[in-house]
This record gives sequence, structure tokens and C-alpha cells, in this order.
Amino acid sequence: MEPTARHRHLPGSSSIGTPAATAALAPYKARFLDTCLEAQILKFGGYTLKSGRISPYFFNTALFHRADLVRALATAYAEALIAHGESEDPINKLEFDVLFGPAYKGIILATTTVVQLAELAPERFSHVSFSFNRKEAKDHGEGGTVVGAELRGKRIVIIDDVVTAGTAKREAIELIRAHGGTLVAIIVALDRMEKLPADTNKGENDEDGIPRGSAIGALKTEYGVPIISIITLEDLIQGLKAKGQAEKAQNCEDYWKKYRASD
Ligand SMILES: O=P(O)(O)OC[C@H]1O[C@H](OP(=O)(O)OP(=O)(O)O)[C@H](O)[C@@H]1O
Ligand SMILES: O=C(O)c1cc(=O)[nH]c(=O)[nH]1
Repeated sequence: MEPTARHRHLPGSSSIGTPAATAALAPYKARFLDTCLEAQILKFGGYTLKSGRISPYFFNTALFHRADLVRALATAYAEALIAHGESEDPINKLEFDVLFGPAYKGIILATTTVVQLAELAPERFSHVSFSFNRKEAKDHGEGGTVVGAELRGKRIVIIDDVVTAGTAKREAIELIRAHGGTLVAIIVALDRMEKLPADTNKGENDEDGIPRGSAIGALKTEYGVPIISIITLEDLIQGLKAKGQAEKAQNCEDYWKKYRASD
């Protein structure tokens, strides 16, 4: 779905998210990538990751705090869900009732994205609710660990920033199941398309350049649901090339060759 001009550039807003030379990508991906690059949410250099790998790029979702940026982020999640839901293939056609955002960062993603879903596709998504967990159960007032929509009998999409090891997603899935909900998909902002860190007990070497499974692939296999990302490393490389940023694209490609996931 192509959002209206109103959604692309509100009067008086900054130019954040204006499509530039990344046009070969789906327009919502190109706009999101432009936002990330313009606002330096995607940075380039040498960054040590949780895994210990040194990455030539780093994606910092905490930087989406300004009004225009959080709107661009929520719009991109909504557009990715809408694009996925519009698939002609009934197996891929995504229908859901609740966006569940694991605390804490997922909370803002779930709440802002339901607003944008209702704004961009009211006929399909006005009924969608949000829900999130408390990190610590509350024993007074309404009590409990889940806030927002009831999960029982509902089709749930988990929304989060990234998958690193998949631990937070597994915890969220257990909570959803314990409350009687059914997981139908997971959506994240960026898929780094990286293999899981090497298992030295299996004689693996992280730098061997042999593709192995990713955390996203493991979640897909374990739970049998699609994992949607707004953009992937492949999209980033394509976007950088289209913008003439050949050196950054090459550094990302070299990194990807080393740590490429097989799934
Ligand atoms: O374990 P994974 O599923 O791979 O996800 C990694 C998650 O861990 C971080 O959040 P964290 O749980 O630290 O909570 P926060 O949102 O409060 O920072 C991060 O923002 C991801 O959401
Ligand atoms: O793997 C990580 O540690 C990581 C990568 C990235 O791009 N962004 C982030 O916040 N963490």
C-alpha cells in the first residue's frame, strides 16, 4: 500500500523519511531507510555488538524519540504489516487482533503502530488493539502482568525492535500462550541476517565464513510463524548502493560474507 502524501510529509514537518535514491526498494522501505540514515539512527564505523562481533554498521532504535521520528517508525511498522497482509497468497495473508509489545521498548512500538494502522488502513485495522507486559507483576489495582487488550482467543503479532538471541521473544510467546492467545507473526525493524554466534563446543569458529542459522530462523522454525522486518541488511546494502555510498555498502557486504545466516 502506498500511503497518501499527507503521511509522507506533513506541512511544517522536517524532510525525515522523504524518498530519495533508495527508490528501487519498496517505497516504505526506502522511506524508512532514508529516515534512519538522515537521523543517524543507522551509523557507520566500527561497533562492538552483544555477540562481540565488530560491525561496520549499528542500528540504534533508542534514537527514534523525537515526534517526527517516532511517527516515521510507527508508520514504517504499519506499512510493513499492511504490505505483508496484502499478500495474494492466503498462507501469507496476515490477519490479527492484537499487537503485543514486550516491555519496555515494545510498549511504545505497539501503541504508536496501532494508531498508524488505523490511520493508514482503517477499514482493515481499526479493530486492532495493543497489549504489553509489565516487567514486574502488579499486586494491587487491576493487578497482573498484561496491560491493554485481553489476549484470550486473539490472534497476536509481537512487535519489537530487533532479534538478538530471541530470548525476549520466547518469553513474550510463553506469556501470550499462558493467557490463551495465539501467536501469528513477529515484526521487528531490522533483520541483520546474521548467523548465531559460534558454538565452540561444536568446534565452530565465528570467523569461519560458513553460513549457519540465525536467531530469526530459529524462532521461525520453533514457532512456525512469519518474522517480518521493515528492512534487512540486504535492503541496507541495496539502499547504500543506490545512494552512491559504495564504500559503506562494500563494508557491509564484507561483514555479511563473514557472518551470513543460512536461513
Ligand atoms: O532477546 P531477543 O528476543 O533477541 O531481543 C533482544 C531484546 O532485548 C532488548 O530488550 P530488553 O529485553 O533488554 O528490554 P528493554 O526493551 O527494556 O530494553 C532489545 O531491545 C530487544 O528487544
Ligand atoms: O547486536 C547488537 O548488539 C546490536 C546491533 C545493532 O545494530 N543494534 C543494536 O542495538 N544492537
